[in-house]
Amino acid sequence: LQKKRDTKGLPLPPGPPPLPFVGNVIGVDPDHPWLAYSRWGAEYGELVYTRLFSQDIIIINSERVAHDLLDRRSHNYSTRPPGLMHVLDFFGVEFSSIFLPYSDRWRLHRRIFHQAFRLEAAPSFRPIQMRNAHNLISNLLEYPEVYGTHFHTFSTSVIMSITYDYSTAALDDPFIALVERSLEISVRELRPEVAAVVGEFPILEKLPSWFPGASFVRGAILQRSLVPLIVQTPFEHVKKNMANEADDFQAAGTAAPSMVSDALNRIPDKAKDEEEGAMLEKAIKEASASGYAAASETTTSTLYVFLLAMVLYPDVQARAQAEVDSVIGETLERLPDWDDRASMPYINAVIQETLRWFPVVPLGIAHATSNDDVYEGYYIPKGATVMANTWSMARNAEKYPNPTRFIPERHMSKVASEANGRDDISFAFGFGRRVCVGRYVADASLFAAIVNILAVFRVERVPGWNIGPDAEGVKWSAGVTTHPVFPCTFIPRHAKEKVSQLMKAQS
Ligand code: HEM
Repeated sequence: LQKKRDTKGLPLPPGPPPLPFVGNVIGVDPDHPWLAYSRWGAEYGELVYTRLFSQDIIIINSERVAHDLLDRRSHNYSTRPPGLMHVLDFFGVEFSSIFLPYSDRWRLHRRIFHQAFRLEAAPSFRPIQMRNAHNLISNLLEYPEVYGTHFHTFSTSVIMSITYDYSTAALDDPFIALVERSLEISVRELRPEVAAVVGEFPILEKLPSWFPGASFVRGAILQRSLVPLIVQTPFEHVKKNMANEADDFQAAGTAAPSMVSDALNRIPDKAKDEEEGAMLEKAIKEASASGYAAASETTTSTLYVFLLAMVLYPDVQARAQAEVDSVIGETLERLPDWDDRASMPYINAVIQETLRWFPVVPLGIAHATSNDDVYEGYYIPKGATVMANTWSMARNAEKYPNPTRFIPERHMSKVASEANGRDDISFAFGFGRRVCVGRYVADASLFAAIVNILAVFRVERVPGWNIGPDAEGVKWSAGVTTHPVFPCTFIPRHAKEKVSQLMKAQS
């Protein structure tokens, strides 16, 4: 079953010897494949070829090669694996901007995002981000043991407000619960590895949902029932608001601008009643629904990594808190605000190091080649899945000595007071034409959450939880995004009433 093809007499990039039929599936932990890919990187080099069943997979293990191929040759490396499209269809999310093939449809989605999330537009969302960071603090003060749920609520509420001007409840919002359920399925199943397996064994899709091991089918059935709700409900909410009508979520006349209302307002009047208008409206609806998938899990997971670092590195936490206190007063004269960021170089370094230490999208989102290519003497086939192994880029010991250690100081000489353009850890947000469109918004959300957590809490390890500074032995969730799962204690540094009063005063 080995594929026969014309490699023009050139070798494929080096990699582990494929086993007939199963490719290299053996030896790869399916929940954390980046670990095996990184080991292969150490053995075979910056560019590794492997095969999963009949799918060609190219793994890029260095920033140098990622820039050469994904940035400089982006015309050939900007589509997504075709096999993944099939899985998306099965799950009813073929419209997702994140996975669309490189096409006019994708360009239109990207334009809609770019208008709202570009560097110059990002500051307009700051009040939303700060308000939600305050809700996060209130929730942590009240129920610290379920901190992960509060991280989710924070990330999802921010993106829902920005996208739809949709105000969720500060705690236990039923719509957020629906979104989380849907994202959980997407994160677990929408991976190139899953696509390769389903491509090889289409029968998997035909299994009855009661069949033992048919969780893939059950996930798809549930996802197909959730998606229409998640796509339609908030979009209709915006349209009602624009028509100045009340709905279940907002009174008439209280609408604020949002990505969706701005994009709908930009549809030219002459196109509104025509086919073009309908096409634009559909693209806006689909892009906006893709936004929370892209924004929620990633931001949440990064906050988990930040928390892990603070628990394992009390000295870093103390230095970060000393910096925050030096700006807002040791006795909490006020809560932090945006203007403080320029005076907080260490906090900025902590954010950079959080994104580096454990990249939460360790293999990026898979790119794919549109045509055959040749790179440094190696043949790269058309249709190959191309994964940027950001995990191994983050562990480049030449660029980051002692890479497994959380050392914010390593960014101090380069850190700008605000993220701008390409920087030290840009690999965490991907490459080329598919690079993350939400990175400036993400950066601001991380600042708002992190600076407020540091101002209000000291976080400590739970007694008996014996994990060392490399975080070796910590459990990580599985999927396209990953985060550590661990217990932790939140100790308020100031009286609850005082924090609440300050929040009210600053709202
Ligand atoms: C810490 C938070 C975040 C991280 C680490 C992150 C990371 C990434 C990565 C690695 C990619 C894949 C890039 C590639 O294909 O090379 C991506 C794509 C994307 N991100 Fe983010 N992201 C974050 C937050 C956000 C936010 C807040 C949004 C807001 C909407 C967003 C929207 C998107 C979209 C729409 C794409 C798909 C782009 C495309 O395929 O053209 N992300 N992100």
